[in-house]
Amino acid sequence: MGSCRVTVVGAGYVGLTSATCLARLGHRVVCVDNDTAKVASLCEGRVPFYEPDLDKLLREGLASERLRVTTALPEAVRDADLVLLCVPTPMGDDGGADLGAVRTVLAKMRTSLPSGCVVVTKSTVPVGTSHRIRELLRRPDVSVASNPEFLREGTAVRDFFSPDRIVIGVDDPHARDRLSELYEAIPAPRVWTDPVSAELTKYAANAMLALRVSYANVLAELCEKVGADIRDVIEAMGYDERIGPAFLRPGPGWGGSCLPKDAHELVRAAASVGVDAGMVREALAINDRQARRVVARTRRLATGSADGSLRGVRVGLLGLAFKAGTDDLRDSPALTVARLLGEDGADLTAYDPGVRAERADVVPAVVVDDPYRVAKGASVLVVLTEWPEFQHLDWGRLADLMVRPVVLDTRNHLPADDVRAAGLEWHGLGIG
Ligand SMILES: NC(=O)C1=CN([C@@H]2O[C@H](COP(=O)(O)OP(=O)(O)OC[C@H]3O[C@@H](n4cnc5c(N)ncnc54)[C@H](O)[C@@H]3O)[C@@H](O)[C@H]2O)C=CC1
Ligand SMILES: O=C(O)[C@H]1O[C@H](OP(=O)(O)OP(=O)(O)OC[C@H]2O[C@@H](n3ccc(=O)[nH]c3=O)[C@H](O)[C@@H]2O)[C@H](O)[C@@H](O)[C@@H]1O
Repeated sequence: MGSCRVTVVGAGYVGLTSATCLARLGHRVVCVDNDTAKVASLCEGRVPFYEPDLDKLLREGLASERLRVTTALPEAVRDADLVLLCVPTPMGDDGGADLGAVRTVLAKMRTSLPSGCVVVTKSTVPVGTSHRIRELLRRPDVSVASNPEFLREGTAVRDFFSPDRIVIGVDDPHARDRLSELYEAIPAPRVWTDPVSAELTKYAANAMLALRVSYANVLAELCEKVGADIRDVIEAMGYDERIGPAFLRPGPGWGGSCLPKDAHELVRAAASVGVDAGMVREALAINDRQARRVVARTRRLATGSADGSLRGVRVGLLGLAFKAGTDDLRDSPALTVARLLGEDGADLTAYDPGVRAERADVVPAVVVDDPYRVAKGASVLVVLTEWPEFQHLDWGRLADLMVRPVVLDTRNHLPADDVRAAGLEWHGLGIG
């Protein structure tokens, strides 16, 4: 059983997952957030966002008293052996990461940190931030470490307990001992390194994933032009152990709260030291183009012409989240596609199993709670998120409700033969 006293700052996907999982491992954890409504909900055992298994772990942690949730910073750090920073680092105006929340937290807790405590960044922070944190803290009796997080939304708890690796950047033995103890129970390869290398690893990994998906999207475009089938091309490539099958599925673009912002930050950071990360810039450009490509295909399918007008044409959207298994809409390519279709005058209705209510603040479409309502009067249905339930829809019923029974499946996710057999015209991406 773990025996560290841990304070986690930020109760989002990374912070709440870390806090609840570390409590499960036996550590005594205080989780702090400055969002009072969120903390109130968490204290009652309710997670205000969707992430599998988190509710259960939260309730278990609270009941065992190994987990406490509070808004009280700096009190929450007074007895901590380790403080894990899990606050947001969104994209700032210059494309780089905005460290405002990190700075605020450091300023609040600086004088309250106990001597010997280790401040650990789990948030994704620009290369060199550990040095900067040390300067801001001005506490030589406190250690600073980098421990980037690699979990994915939708599988956060599983990823926490069974990560591919744990990367820890430290430059003093005390911090190393504390972090060894923290993760003792997790069976995964450890990469012990310096903080700068740990920070860079996070950006390097996310940008690599982005590069792969952009490559798949370019290949899909090429397949359409030459009459090839991307599904076969990817399968055949994936058997090569040097390549592997992961992150090669074409789609409406890669999104979410991290891949885009981290790719931008890598480009910015490289440029600031005279290195041209041109291939990452190109992956970003391909990603922008991808949403526009989906819109162009939609226009052709809905109107029968590449420059037909979408004004007043009803388009049904299946999926809004940036990927299946989450209700997270941050930087979702589905929303980019929706916005572009809306600008062209399309009349948009959308359904997403994770987004049941109207979100007029971010979703430029009427959100309904039934996929069949999306089909009603539509000239084309566009599948934008690969929710498993979409594979089991009643295609005949959908076809009957539509003006033109056409589906654009941007994830190549539906059982194409069944859909066609039910009388719908099915179009995928990268299938020439
Ligand atoms: N979402 C993900 O899958 C992953 C995110 N990351 C990184 O982890 C960091 C956090 O990301 P998420 O957990 O997604 O963010 P999030 O937005 O879900 O959660 C952040 C939490 O921090 C709280 N917060 C903001 N300012 C605060 C302050 N001054 N004091 C106390 N609490 C404060 C917010 O209220 C929010 O609850 C980011 O740097 C992100 O790049 C890393 C790996 C995976
Ligand atoms: O730093 C982070 O926040 C996290 O970012 C990603 O995790 P996540 O944002 O949850 O989403 P992914 O599963 O990576 O998917 C990202 C985007 O790529 C798209 N994608 C993914 C794979 C693929 O083959 N094709 C494809 O279009 C997804 O639909 C989604 O829009 C990384 O996978 C995590 O390792 C990392 O910790």
